[in-house]
Amino acid sequence: MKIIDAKVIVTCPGRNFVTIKITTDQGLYGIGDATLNGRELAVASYLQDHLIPCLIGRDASRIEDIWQFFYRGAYWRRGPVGMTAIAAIDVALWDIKAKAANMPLYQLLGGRSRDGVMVYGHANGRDIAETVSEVGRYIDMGYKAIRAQTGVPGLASTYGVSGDKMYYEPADGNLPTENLWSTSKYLNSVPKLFETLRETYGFDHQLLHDTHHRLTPIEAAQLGKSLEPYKLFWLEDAVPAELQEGFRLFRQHTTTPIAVGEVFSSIHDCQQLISEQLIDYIRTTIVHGGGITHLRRIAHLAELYHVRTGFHGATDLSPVTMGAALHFDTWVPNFGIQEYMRHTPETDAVFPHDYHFDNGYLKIGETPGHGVDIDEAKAAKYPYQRAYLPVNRLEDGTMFNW
Ligand SMILES: O=C(O)C(=O)C[C@H](O)[C@H](O)CO
Ligand SMILES: [Mg+2]
Repeated sequence: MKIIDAKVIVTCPGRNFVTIKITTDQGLYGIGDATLNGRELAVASYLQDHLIPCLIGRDASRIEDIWQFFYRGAYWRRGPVGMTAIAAIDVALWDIKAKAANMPLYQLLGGRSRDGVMVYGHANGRDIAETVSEVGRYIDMGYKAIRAQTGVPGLASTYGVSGDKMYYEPADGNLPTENLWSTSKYLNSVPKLFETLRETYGFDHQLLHDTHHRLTPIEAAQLGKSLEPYKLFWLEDAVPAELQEGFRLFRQHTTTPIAVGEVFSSIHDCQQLISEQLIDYIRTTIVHGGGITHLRRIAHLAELYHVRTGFHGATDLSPVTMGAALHFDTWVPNFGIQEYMRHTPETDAVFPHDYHFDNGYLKIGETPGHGVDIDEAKAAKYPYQRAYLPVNRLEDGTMFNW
């Protein structure tokens, strides 16, 4: 089964998405997501100018060999641009293999391990009262797990709080928006949020929180400790994880479960975090982590150390990634949870898919492949628009982590 065509489709139905479509001489095609928020055209060029010329004429069924060819063959390994491009090709090839077998993708991975995939939604508000009422709205929609983010008194804006409550999109400017950050103001406000949430709704729902890489290990330890009475499902990205051993200090001081990894691109970014049991959930997802072929290795390593999956699923991960991730989640033995930020109706129309939300779970259909397609005519109506993620400065003007 020869690859005869591969093209990159860039579309912006409200936000940018990069998609690869690979076609074979047997008339089958597969779709893969290549979206890297705020850096979309770098991946599009890497695919178009460097990978696709080597792809044409190859046997589409040799997924592992093609993965190794692009990973080892580049000489320059890892990194988000390269690994996102490899992931897009990998997912498109798994889509083709499953279609050729006339099976939904989860069957090729090893079959069903669960009926539905528990997801968490995003509740946020400008202050604690608004966030508490938003969490109530998610409970009413049937969610079993909810991430709660709230505005910080004294800061004009912060990560995770948006005007549009249903479709949060942080890449909001054609040049980066500048935000201000104060760790002490943040640390003073977060425990109050979770105290109020537990007082209001009790302990029947899972609650999560994302610190978005803003604390040092000892600050994260303080936060984790102060949140222990509220029994979070996880505290996410409390510390930037370039220094994996930095998590030892954080880990030793708190029993709040720890999640990290949405910005990782390979197993080497989390090997120590996993093998030293410094985390509980690994967030690396298919599109930024080298595709299904590579993420399987991460999941298997994690299983040995009681670490479960909790894939990134913000809106910048297209429905193609969501479809592929849901097949993976339906199979993977050490599944934890899946993030689910809803796409807009415009995005859903460009990417028709067969997964659906059902009372706190996402459920996949039985369509052969990963069950997500692209409507090229609709995609063509939405040309690329440059958009950046915000940046963050401390109150004295120092550049900080966003
Ligand atoms: O969904 C999350 O947990 C995020 O942290 C969202 C990220 O800011 C977003 O995906 C960046 O593109
Ligand atoms: Mg996050």
